[in-house]
Amino acid sequence: MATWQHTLSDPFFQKGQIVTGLWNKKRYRIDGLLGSGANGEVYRVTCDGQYYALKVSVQAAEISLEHKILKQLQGVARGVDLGPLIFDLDDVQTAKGKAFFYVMEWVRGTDLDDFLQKRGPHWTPVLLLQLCTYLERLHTQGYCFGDLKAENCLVDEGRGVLRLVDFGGVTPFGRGVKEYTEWNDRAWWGQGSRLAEESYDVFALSMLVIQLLAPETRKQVGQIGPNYSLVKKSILSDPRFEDWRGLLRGVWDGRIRTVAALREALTPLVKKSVETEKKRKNKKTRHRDWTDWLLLGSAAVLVLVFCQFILAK
Ligand SMILES: Nc1ncnc2c1ncn2[C@@H]1O[C@H](COP(=O)(O)OP(=O)(O)OP(=O)(O)O)[C@@H](O)[C@H]1O
Repeated sequence: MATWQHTLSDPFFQKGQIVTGLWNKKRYRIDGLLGSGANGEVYRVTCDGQYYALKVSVQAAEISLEHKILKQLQGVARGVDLGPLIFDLDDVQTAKGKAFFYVMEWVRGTDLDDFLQKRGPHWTPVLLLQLCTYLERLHTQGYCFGDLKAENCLVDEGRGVLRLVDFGGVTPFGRGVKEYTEWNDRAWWGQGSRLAEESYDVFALSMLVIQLLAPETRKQVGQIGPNYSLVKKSILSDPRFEDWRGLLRGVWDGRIRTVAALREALTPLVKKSVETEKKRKNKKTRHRDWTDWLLLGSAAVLVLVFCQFILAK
């Protein structure tokens, strides 16, 4: 589960507080803080016995834009929840003054790196394949995701299904990406512009791979700054990237600029993941536990269904 933060020095709300929207008059009980960032704070709340996530900020424009985009995506993605479902948009009077919030589906999920630590790195291609499917749907709508990073992905452990949260960086193609994170931003690395286009998300996804497989690289870069040739050099000699070099080289030399090309490069890695999981399970001869294998299988089936859905469009 995404860790609940208790360290925010001056949060909008306290646990147990009742928040009432000024216009719609809906009442939400604050259960705890799910996360916070540059644009606001996200709380788990309860309303009429149901759990939701409430995002609050002093920036009215940001909140209403995110709400608009999520609402728009909700309507187009039949059977594929591109973003959290959206329920309410309102203003609230807080101790800090007037604030703005929207209420969305609470995505019950584990952080990407926690999930991979538990299940093993061979799950990485399966999760990325799911991400490709979401991105393709979003791109079809004419939007770039923009702020693609591990912190904006949550995995439903039971089903092995990945969900995206924080659509604050979603930008129409052709404009400048409005919200990004240095590590995933190709302009920061000096590898292209910050123009919202398909290849911007593809680059961010390649940086996500590096972060997931070699988390210490990001920490090192924090000390030395954006040296892309150094990152490439370390990947070429790192055995953890043995299967990934073809894909990463494709992004580096511009052969892979679309999600479709990235998905194609991922396919053999997914096949290998399934084999790894099979072997892992077969080794457990005395105490067989098929849950992981079932999870992997269900995720693969899910991706296949999504792909068929896209191809049928
Ligand atoms: N619908 C949701 N369900 C569960 N957790 C969520 C949901 N939306 C956001 N979160 C959690 O809250 C965190 C912060 O939310 P969000 O990224 O939207 O805020 P932000 O201010 O835009 O952050 P950043 O500056 O990192 O972009 C997320 O990383 C995620 O862990």
